[in-house]
Amino acid sequence: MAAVDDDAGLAGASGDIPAEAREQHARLAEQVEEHRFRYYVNDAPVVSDAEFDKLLRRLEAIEDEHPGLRTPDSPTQKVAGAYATDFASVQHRERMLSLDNAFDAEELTTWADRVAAELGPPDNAHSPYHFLCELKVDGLAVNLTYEQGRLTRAATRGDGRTGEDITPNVRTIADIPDRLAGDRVPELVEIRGEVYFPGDKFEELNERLVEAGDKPFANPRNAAAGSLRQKDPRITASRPLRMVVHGIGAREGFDIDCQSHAYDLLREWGLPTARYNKVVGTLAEVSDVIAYYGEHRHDVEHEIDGVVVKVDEIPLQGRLGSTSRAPRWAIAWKYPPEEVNTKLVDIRVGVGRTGRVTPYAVVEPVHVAGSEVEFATLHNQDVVKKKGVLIGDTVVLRKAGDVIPEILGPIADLRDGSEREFVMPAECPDCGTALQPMKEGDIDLRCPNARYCPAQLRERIFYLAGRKCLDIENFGYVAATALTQPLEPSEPPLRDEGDLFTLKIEELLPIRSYVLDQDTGLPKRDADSGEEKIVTFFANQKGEPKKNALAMLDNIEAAKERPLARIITGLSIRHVGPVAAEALAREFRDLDRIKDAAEEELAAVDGVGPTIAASVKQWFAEDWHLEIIEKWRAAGVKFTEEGSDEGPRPLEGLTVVVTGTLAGHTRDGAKEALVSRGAKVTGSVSKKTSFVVVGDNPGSKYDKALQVKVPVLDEPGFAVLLEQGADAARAVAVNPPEEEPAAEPEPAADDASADDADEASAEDGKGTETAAETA
Ligand SMILES: NC(=O)c1ccc[n+]([C@@H]2O[C@H](COP(=O)([O-])OP(=O)(O)OC[C@H]3O[C@@H](n4cnc5c(N)ncnc54)[C@H](O)[C@@H]3O)[C@@H](O)[C@H]2O)c1
Ligand SMILES: [Zn+2]
Repeated sequence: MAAVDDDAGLAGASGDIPAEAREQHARLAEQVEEHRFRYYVNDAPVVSDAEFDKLLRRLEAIEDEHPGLRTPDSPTQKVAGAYATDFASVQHRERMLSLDNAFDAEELTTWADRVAAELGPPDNAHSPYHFLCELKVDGLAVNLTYEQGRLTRAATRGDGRTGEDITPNVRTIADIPDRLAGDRVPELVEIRGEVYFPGDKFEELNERLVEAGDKPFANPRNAAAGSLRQKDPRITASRPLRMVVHGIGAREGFDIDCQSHAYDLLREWGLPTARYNKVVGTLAEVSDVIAYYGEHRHDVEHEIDGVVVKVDEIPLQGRLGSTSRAPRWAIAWKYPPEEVNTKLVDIRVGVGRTGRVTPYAVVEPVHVAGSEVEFATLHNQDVVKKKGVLIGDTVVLRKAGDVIPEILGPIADLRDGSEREFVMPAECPDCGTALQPMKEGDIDLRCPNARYCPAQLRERIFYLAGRKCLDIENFGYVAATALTQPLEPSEPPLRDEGDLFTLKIEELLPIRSYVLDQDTGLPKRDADSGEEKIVTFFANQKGEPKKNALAMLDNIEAAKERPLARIITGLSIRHVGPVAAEALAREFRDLDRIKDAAEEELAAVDGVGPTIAASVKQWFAEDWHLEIIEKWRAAGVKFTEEGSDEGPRPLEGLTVVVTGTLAGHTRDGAKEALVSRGAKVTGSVSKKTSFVVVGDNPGSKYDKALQVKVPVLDEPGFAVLLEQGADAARAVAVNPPEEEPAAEPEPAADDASADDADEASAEDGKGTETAAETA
């Protein structure tokens, strides 16, 4: 954050700086300039922002040690750079500055202390002040000049004094008015704001570019800059650019006391102001806002990379002043980066439990958003093509929140010709069967050998034993592998799921098997010898049963009593996830009745529908599936919902949404508790929702609940609902704290139905859900 004041002396005794430091400084400065050129002029950076920031900070560190190197033309002292480009240059009436950054609480406090040293504490009696918190929109800065209410000029930031004239391009942006509205328009005003590319339109743009043989953009920020800085404004017009204002430059003919009040005025004039700004009185409240949007970073319509904190009072902004590159009255809190650059080492395919074959990316391991990532999803071969990535590319990898890591795009400028295209294999990598689409026209390819393909069986068994289905303890991925594809004996104990409930300990003891990596399905290797690991998983060295093996068998025995919905889920019927299984179990209460039901009858069930109904019918049409059921029945598995016909249904007629983490329930457990009492559990909040149950770290559904005024229950309130019913719960429902930042996020995807609607994406993809778990 060290920056030289405009008015500070810059002479600097340079004589005693060691040549080594001088050279290192020069080298770094050159790199920084080159990256800036690629970023600001070509709109195609080759390093991630985090890497760039690191270089800049290294430069600052050298300058801290040798202040003589901190000359006015050092990259640390400038607002980006002035480059000759295809655009005419324009002078800004008032300088456009960059922002100093805070990467942790200490740096934020340092900034606030410096403000307080000048102005006193925020609540001082003489001239109290406030902090205006704004989202830091990740786009590019523009300066709009309005004279007598008409847009006369639009420019990029450039070096802060001189920018590029992009007036015709900016005129194509629908958010930006050509004329200010109302009859109180000023003689002159420079409006500063951020032009951004909406995240949800980014993929589509890159697809179009790749199809046309053009280079895709590495991320939405570069897409915004590249789309705006087009010589032909018609191209800009074809891009869905948006803008949000975040400041004022020169002005004549009106006065304002606070920046937050200025926005009210700008809104009246028809300018797109932010919906998320918040004025607070203390640094602690600033931290709350930062924490809130750290959690809700993806609930807003644009990418954000931080929160900008500003002293709200304009006269005090003036008193604090600016350095050569940034105002002292503002600071940008930066969230940890979610994008990194890494090498795409390979693209492999995995076979999921429903036979879907999905390509996934193997990347050079990188640390991002709190974890190490080695794999990223690529969905299907079309996605690989549309993203335009080649094996060997340096790629931008993104991991946002809990979302599965994905590849945004290649850095085409770094190609050296050694990269190669991915070719989708024609045969199943695990059983050699020719791959085919499920039905004509499907993009996804499947291995049709559902019964015997070892990969499919292994994945199905693993899923069946897992948390969403039979929930069998001591039965994880290694056990699933050992039981379905042992090295010895040659015949596996499980040829399909039919034998699960009749497994005997004698069958388990001789098993030797590989330990497979869950992400890749490939054998793990011993770290020292490099050899493939082989284990006898169920027997000790004397050939006696291990405790785990016996416990596993006991747990399998206990699983015969699982609720019907869990058993249905475990059958791996396409499109039937836990929610659809729950609906079927609730309606029919007996597996045989589901088997015998007509397709229309199935489709009529709330939460089922025609796709699922057809899929259920198809599943029961396979003889070997019926054999599984008969074997399970013979082993004593219960296929009926016990006593539920007569059971009281005190919550009948209620619709409940559960969001966030509850201490006393798993998400599935909470749903079961509600459903067994007759309530309907859905994934999205509307006016018709009876209650929203909110645990820790709730998502946007919480905000939605507040917005549409649905009663919100915390965990104790949830207990009241379960134990005493709806009226008692309504009495204890909590109302929103008024001071919650006024977010109005878009409604999130309906996660309850996502389970079922797209079984392929989450439950089936190799290297997708597993990458998310390990990452
Ligand atoms: N990857 C690369 O090669 C490369 C090269 C150069 C710069 N960069 C990246 O660009 C950024 C540095 O650029 P910078 O100098 O523009 O600084 P900055 O992005 O850190 O902060 C200043 C900018 O924030 C923007 N902004 C967004 N929301 C705002 C708000 N509510 N109020 C005020 N301003 C707001 C403004 O446009 C302002 O110019 C860094 O993230 C850096 O990593 C990357
Ligand atoms: Zn196969």
